[in-house]
Amino acid sequence: MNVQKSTREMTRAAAPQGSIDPYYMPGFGNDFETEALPDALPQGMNSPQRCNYGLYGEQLTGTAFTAPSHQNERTWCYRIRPSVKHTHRFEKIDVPMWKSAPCIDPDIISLGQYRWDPVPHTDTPLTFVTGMYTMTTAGDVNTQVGMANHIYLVTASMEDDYFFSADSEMLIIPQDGKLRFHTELGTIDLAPKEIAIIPRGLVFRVELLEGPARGFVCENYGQKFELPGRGPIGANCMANRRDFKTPVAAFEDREVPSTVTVKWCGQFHKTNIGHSPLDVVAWHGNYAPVKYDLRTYCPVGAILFDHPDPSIFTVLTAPSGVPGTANIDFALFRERWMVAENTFRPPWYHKNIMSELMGNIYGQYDAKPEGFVPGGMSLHNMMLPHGPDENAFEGASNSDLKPEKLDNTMSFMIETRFPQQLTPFAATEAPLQDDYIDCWTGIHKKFDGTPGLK
Ligand SMILES: O=C(O)Cc1cc(O)ccc1O
Ligand SMILES: [Fe+2]
Repeated sequence: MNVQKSTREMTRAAAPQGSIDPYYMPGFGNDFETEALPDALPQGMNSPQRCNYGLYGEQLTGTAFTAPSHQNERTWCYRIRPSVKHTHRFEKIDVPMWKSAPCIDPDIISLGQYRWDPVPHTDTPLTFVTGMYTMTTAGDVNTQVGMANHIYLVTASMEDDYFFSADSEMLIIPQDGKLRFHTELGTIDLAPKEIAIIPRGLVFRVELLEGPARGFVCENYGQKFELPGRGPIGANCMANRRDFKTPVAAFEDREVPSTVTVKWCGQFHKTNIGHSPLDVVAWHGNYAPVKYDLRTYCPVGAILFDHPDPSIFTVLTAPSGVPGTANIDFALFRERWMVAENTFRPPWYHKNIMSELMGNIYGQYDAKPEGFVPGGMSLHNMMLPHGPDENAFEGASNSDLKPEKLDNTMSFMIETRFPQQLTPFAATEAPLQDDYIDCWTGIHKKFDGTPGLK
């Protein structure tokens, strides 16, 4: 395993020590304020005639000005140069493996149950941008509807190369290796069993801390991820707001030839500048990157009988405008106790109007004890039946139903109301398991017209 040292630090606020990590602020969607230099943040107003340190004030909006106030998100940045100095005179570039919806190839059959082994690591130098391999797309990036699912393979740091996506917020789910996201609003370290959300429009670069790194990215073209309503579950459990962490302000005052790449309407564009665009010295607001430790997710489930719908495990949901019908639900199947009596405990057989993409972060998934391995993915598209494989069915139908700890398991599901289209990479180059559907071949007829448990 190749271990790289951090190449450079950003200047960030000194903070008191204790059990609270001084480099992150807790809360989901909070209104934060943070400064890397004392008195850099104006108080009581946003636009003083002149800002301290000669900083430029700038607003970044994540919702329309007039979005309802409980959804309204924006952040005020106080920076060394305004962003307009970072992004101008673009040229189009190719980022060949990163696709956007609609990406429909008439020769590819997306209708089916599909499963992939992990896309292997590579020796080719790939950054978080050039190493983005799209597996599926749904909806339309131009109308801000739908999403795309990617695998990233990272073997190289972005040194003086910066990136932002105007198309999407990015949900990042590492599976192997460690990454450091240097963003305009601060620094996020990310390892497996954690996730991060980088908001639309936020500039960042990704440093490889421990590699090679592999993981999953869900690019959300639509309304932002939020926490699901808990309904009668009440004020606690599932994902708790305080476990989401937003970085404190950190900046680079660095004058070297640099590039900024922008993803905009599914195309990539590059501009050359002479300095780092990560120059926000202080900021306040509620539009910010966030990380979350999946080990803090408190699962709620069946404590007497039956198997609830997987929506019980929703960590984040991105609404589509139709109530209860998400553009994207992100659900987590993590370690938990199985205690249900007289119950078939794994997922039941089903056919779902939503399309389900799954990824394995580590361990074994109860409906698929074999074949669905860490780093691997599966797709059960809109209205495509699926469920436990033969072994899982026979095992769960005949097991002694004592309380059992499902340990060594962490998989996730990206569920969307839109059908997912396979990219050419997913259909032909990625390690697709041709024999996946054979996992149901041995399921046989037990019915013989006579009553009784068979
Ligand atoms: O297909 C899957 O394995 C995901 C899933 C899990 C579950 O517990 C119920 C329904 C469902 O789609
Ligand atoms: Fe399913």
